[in-house]
Amino acid sequence: DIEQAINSALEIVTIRRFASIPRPVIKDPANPVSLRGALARRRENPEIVAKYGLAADLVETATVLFAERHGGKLPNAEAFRAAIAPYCPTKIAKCENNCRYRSADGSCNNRIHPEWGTTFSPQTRFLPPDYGDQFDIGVVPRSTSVTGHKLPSPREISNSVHDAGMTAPRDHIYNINLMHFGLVIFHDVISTPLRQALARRRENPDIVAKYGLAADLVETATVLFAERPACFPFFTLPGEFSHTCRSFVRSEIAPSQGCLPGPSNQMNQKTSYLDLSLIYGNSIEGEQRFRQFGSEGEQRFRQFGPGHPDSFDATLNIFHVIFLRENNKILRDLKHLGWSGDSLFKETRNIMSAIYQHIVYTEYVPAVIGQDAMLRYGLKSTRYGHNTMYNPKSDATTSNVFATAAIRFAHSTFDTFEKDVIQGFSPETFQNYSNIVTNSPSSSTLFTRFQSKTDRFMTDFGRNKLWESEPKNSVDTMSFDIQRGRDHGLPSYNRWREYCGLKPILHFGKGIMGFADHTIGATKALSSVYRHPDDIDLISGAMTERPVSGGIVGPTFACLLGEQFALFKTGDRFFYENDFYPTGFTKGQLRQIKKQSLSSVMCRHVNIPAVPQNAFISPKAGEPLVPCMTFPKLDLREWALHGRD
Ligand code: HEM
Ligand SMILES: [Ca+2]
Repeated sequence: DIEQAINSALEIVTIRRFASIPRPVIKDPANPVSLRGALARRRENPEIVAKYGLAADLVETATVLFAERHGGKLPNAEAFRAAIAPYCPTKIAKCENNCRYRSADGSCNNRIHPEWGTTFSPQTRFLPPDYGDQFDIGVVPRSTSVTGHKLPSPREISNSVHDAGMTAPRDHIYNINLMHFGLVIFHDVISTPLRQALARRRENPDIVAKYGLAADLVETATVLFAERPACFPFFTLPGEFSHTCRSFVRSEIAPSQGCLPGPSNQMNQKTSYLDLSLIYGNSIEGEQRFRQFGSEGEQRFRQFGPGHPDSFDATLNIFHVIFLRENNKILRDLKHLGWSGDSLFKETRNIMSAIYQHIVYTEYVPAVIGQDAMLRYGLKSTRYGHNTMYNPKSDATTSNVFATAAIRFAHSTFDTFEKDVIQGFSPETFQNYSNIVTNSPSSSTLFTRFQSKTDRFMTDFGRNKLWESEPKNSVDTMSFDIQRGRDHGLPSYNRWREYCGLKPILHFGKGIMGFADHTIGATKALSSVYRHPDDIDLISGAMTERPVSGGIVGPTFACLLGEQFALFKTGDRFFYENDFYPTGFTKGQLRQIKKQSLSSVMCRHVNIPAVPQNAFISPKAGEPLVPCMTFPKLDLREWALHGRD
């Protein structure tokens, strides 16, 4: 029976994968989806994404076929695993026993589960998914209200709850560095590819012939678009955008280790660990490309841009430029100390990742979730010395709810300033970043300019003008965030409140069992668009909460961010504070790393005489300016004494 289900699924999936989202639709410059396509483009290994996606689709389809024939029962896991084995990609070869350094793709970080946190993993779940299909497998996204009606259109929610008008409130403390550093973390730990056709008709005439697909397949794309499981369009009011029907492509899914049957989980094409894989690559090939070209990184970008097959995976970002410069500096210094070859590169990455993790846990996360949550989730780094919190049972794989909702709180913090720097992924844009970083007048803006306040509001730019290719042809980030949550089957806001130990909201009032964490304005906005409190999408419910004390997000996101950052720490055998031999740092080395801060790093590479003590706080908010000369240099002498090669 299982074999029968798998065979039928194989046939369905091959046709569907071939036919879904023909490339012309993705490439069409007039279609905003093409631009989202640029964001979620398949990065270092598009063939592997396709292979894993196909396998996951096969698992999903076979699971559903079996469940339909067996009154909703799922197939036996072991029997299913055996039957699907010929189609299930295996990932991990063998782990070296005494490897001192991280692997390029995150494998072997956890010794018992070497696949945890690796590139192409399925995103993990803190709560089981709530999809729209009968068996909660994922064939249909979450789309129905508990009242039986359809859920409101994401654009309707965006309009009622998240519209800031022309100017969104500004933060009074945090500058735009905070938003930009968040982007680094985001691109380090998550990238969800979109579903895509396996091959073009022209390139694959055999498949066309075999399955008798219509020759005008590509031309009929628009008709097929709405019918396929890859598509999940939503509607906007007439006049708002050029089309009332907004195309939306669902995320790619990934199989579990062994392709076990069960609900679908979306793919992550990054390593989950905080290992700066956005710079160094997420695969052996990606890392090799970096090593080949990395030292000339900046010039390389200018020449080719990050999209070029010759350039490594990149995020255009102010900090990308700064980190490349810091990488090259450490590389030079270690070389002087006698390091060479493989260990020169690997130790440089090791030090870079350590400084970066130190900034994440002592500067970024506390600013976002506040000191209480830092304590509650065990996130505080110690001032001096080691602090081993590693737990081999912690799975650091980036979770679905973190990527699809919690860390996207930051979508409320960007502003029109970004217009100049994110319009595309081109060498010119990179040049722009490079100039901003280097030239004093604009680099001081990084520190002084307040970011948009973290609240329920998104700027006009983010909600109405993003990637505008022609008038009214643009993306509403908020609508996409809401729709993406439904695509991924994220349970509704109330379920996450329960998960976090907060009381679910039972009615649209303020009083007991009502909206305790929301302002009256937010409560009104939510009740004007949702039929029932149980329908509220997580991102909308959480972004409307009042911030926790000392943080910028509300209690639900503080909890979900806190849990994920705890896993990034306790689930990383190479976490910078771990006292492990031979992978950890010595006490002396750690002392040097812990003297560093984002401001000290920025001082080394930004042409500016003084910076705020805390790089995320604007001097206009009273943060003292400190002359760059007084920040501790990165002293690598400890690496000479204890150099291991
Ligand atoms: C420069 C300003 C930014 C713009 C214009 C922007 C816009 C977008 C858009 C349009 C999407 C796709 C939505 C979807 O289809 O699901 C997206 C995804 C995402 N954004 Fe942003 N964003 C910005 C900054 C940030 C920041 C600062 C963070 C985090 C601190 C962040 C985190 C994310 C995450 C995690 C995703 C999902 C990525 C994936 O799973 O592949 N974004 N963003
Ligand atoms: Ca990573």
